[in-house]
Amino acid sequence: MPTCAPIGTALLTPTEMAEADRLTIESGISGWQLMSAAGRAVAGVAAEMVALPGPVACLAGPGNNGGDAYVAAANLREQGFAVRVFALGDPERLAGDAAFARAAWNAEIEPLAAFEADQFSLIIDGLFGAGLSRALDGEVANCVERANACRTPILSIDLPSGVAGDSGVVLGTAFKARRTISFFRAKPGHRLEPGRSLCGEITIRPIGILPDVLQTIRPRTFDNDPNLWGRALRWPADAGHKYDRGHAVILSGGASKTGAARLAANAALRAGAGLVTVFSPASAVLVHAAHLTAAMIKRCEGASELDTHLADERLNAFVLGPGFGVGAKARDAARLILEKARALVLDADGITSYADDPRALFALAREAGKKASETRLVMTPHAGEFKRLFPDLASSEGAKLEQAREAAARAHSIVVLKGRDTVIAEPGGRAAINSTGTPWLATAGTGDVLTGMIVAQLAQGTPAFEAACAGVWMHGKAAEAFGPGLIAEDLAPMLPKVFGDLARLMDET
Ligand SMILES: NC(=O)C1=CN([C@@H]2O[C@H](COP(=O)(O)OP(=O)(O)OC[C@H]3O[C@@H](n4cnc5c(N)ncnc54)[C@H](O)[C@@H]3O)[C@@H](O)[C@H]2O)[C@H](O)CC1
Ligand SMILES: [K+]
Repeated sequence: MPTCAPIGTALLTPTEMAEADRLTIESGISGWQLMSAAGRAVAGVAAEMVALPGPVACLAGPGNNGGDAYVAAANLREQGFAVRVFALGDPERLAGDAAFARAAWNAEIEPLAAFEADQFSLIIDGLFGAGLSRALDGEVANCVERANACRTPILSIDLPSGVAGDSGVVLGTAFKARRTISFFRAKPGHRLEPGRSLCGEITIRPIGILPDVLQTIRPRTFDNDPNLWGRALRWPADAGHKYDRGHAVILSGGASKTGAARLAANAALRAGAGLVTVFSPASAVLVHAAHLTAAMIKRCEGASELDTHLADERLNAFVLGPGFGVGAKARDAARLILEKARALVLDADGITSYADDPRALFALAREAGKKASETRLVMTPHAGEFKRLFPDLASSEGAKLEQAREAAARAHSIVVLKGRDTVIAEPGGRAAINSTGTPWLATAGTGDVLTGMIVAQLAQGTPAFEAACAGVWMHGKAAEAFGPGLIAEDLAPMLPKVFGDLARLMDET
């Protein structure tokens, strides 16, 4: 097995994090050292959140998350804060490092029932972290709800208690933290909703865990950032030709539904495709001609004309779906494109067209992948479209990361499961979670723009997973760059700034 470090910023599940802990301890750094560093880091963030003398409440659970809270409590006391500790369960029953931590606190420990949230300037949540194993209920759920109801800021250790580290799902109920501090690497639950929103501002601190452990753990989930795909992205060569940058094709719907194709076409040009052609039914050619300038237009009435056009092998990446219409015409087009092993971004109507027979699409993607020796299909469903192709997976409540991963394997394709926390998954199991973007992206046509940004990377020869990740990232960055008041047309004009920022980022790394 190769032991090279993973490329990208890894996100570790609680199980992988426990393994990171174990491997570090095995290499000679004690668990107590790790917990001491973690607790001190918690106290450091707490001191940024509240002025002396507090008061600060430390809620300590029955495991090592509670251990971190005891260390933080002792450290804050040393700094002069008034600290009270409230424990869940019998503190005498703590074991291992957490028992050491309790001993270091060496002062009164009150029962959780005595905790009154509104009497404090800060609440430190050390009830459960990576070890959360069931839904919060009874006394604990009650405590969480009382804390959330008052205005006292909450600092969660590792995760807001109640948030599952591997999925971001809430088990029972969960703290709504102002800030969350975690250690070494973030977890999927910090990035996936609703966990992401419940964390507030997230701080990740090193506590002595050795990055080398990642070579053994071989994580499969990553932050969607340029560390993951930046080196795979193609930039125009100094003496390059436009054909070196690929020729993307956007298949347009009929005369009354042409806007979606143009949004995709303009985005594809800005995102770096050398040439972009809109394939249009005869009825819509003039509508496109009235609006498009750099993008070209070609009449394409149906399957036989598409087949003829596909003889030009320079047409290497396609978008099918936005405004296209649902039905046999879309299926014929997808089949012809994939049979020729061209890259295809399938969205909207293109996805829905396979609702009755998703397996037919998956088989086409498998064959195209075999023929090209790389994944050829990128699907960009939102939750509703995802459910049409993967009804069984969609019924597993909230487990978005695993849903996307299984769907990608089943469909032999890259699955971009959209949302605030878009997940991009590949058939081999690698997945990325995106964090760029703003709520203003929830507006008509932004999905069409995304297909254009992805197809541009495919046209330039970037492998499908990296192409999809880069497209999703820059789409969100473009929204951030524009700010409030965004409509779909505003995204592509932001790309020059996004590429400028990306180039600077790449130079720095
Ligand atoms: N490398 C690191 O990141 C380090 C992390 N540290 C901290 O350790 C915790 C994980 O500790 P662990 O003991 O494995 O789990 P927890 O403390 O989160 O909880 C386990 C404890 O809680 C009980 N429990 C679970 N769910 C419930 C529930 N719903 N209701 C009641 N009780 C529940 C379970 O039975 C156990 O008793 C990690 O998050 C970090 O904060 C270390 O400090 C070192 C380095
Ligand atoms: K916690």
